[in-house]
Amino acid sequence: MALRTLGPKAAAALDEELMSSGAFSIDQLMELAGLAVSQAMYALSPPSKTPNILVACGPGNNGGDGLVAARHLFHFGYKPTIYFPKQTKNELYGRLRTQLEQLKVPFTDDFVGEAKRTDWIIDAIFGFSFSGEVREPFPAVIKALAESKVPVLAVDAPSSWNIDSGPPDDGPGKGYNPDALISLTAPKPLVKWFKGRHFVGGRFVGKEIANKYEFDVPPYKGSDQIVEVGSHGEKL
Ligand SMILES: NC(=O)C1=CN([C@@H]2O[C@H](COP(=O)(O)OP(=O)(O)OC[C@H]3O[C@@H](n4cnc5c(N)ncnc54)[C@H](O)[C@@H]3O)[C@@H](O)[C@H]2O)[C@@H](O)CC1
Ligand SMILES: [K+]
Repeated sequence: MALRTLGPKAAAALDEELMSSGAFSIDQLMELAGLAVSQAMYALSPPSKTPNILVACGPGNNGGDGLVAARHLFHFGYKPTIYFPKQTKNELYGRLRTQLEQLKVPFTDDFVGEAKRTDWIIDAIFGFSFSGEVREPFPAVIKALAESKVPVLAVDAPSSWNIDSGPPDDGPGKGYNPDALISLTAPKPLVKWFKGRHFVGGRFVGKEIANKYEFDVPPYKGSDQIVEVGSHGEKL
């Protein structure tokens, strides 16, 4: 039996509820989501084997998860590099950026060049709020992900995939199939088309909320922030 999926509207409503009646701040949720991303990276390949991680961060909360993950990866012993081309005045992202700068984590403008030199890439460009055609400056980045020989871990969704209907038939994301995915809170419907290693993380909801939104809390073990499941969310 596969874990039930959470569509884009339900995922946005859940976020809203967690941050209103749930009394969470966005910082808290993003910190736990980013920590889970960094643990999935460690489970895939430790820093002794693959020290260099290129983290591609988009303009929304998916990108914020990438910035948090990069900080944890640094403390785990990796050498992260950040690509974060579309920075807004959002105060939270400013603080996440400052935290990385103080650790001397480098930022790059050259995603395509850096993507050839790194050991792993984390795709934190778009999550469950992505829709429509990929807009600038991201088409070249998505194309590089689709063509990458370096393995990719996607955060919540392979960027450019439709959250409900999966991989695009054309455009820069055509043929993009990341090696690994970490679904946050619950897998999204697109996992039906996903083929790689799959983790679930974002351990911050109880059974009551999960029942209300009709998804499952995955079987986390001990103090783990992630659990590995099958490509489509089957329990392993
Ligand atoms: N409840 C959870 O599980 C949590 C999820 N978080 C993360 O938050 C993500 C959702 O964040 P957001 O709602 O901020 O949205 P996203 O980060 O998914 O993307 C929204 C941003 O992408 C841009 N965008 C959308 N479509 C585009 C297109 N076609 N071309 C170019 N740009 C486009 C939007 O203008 C916006 O700036 C999740 O996927 C997850 O990664 C965590 O940070 C917090 C808790
Ligand atoms: K993503």
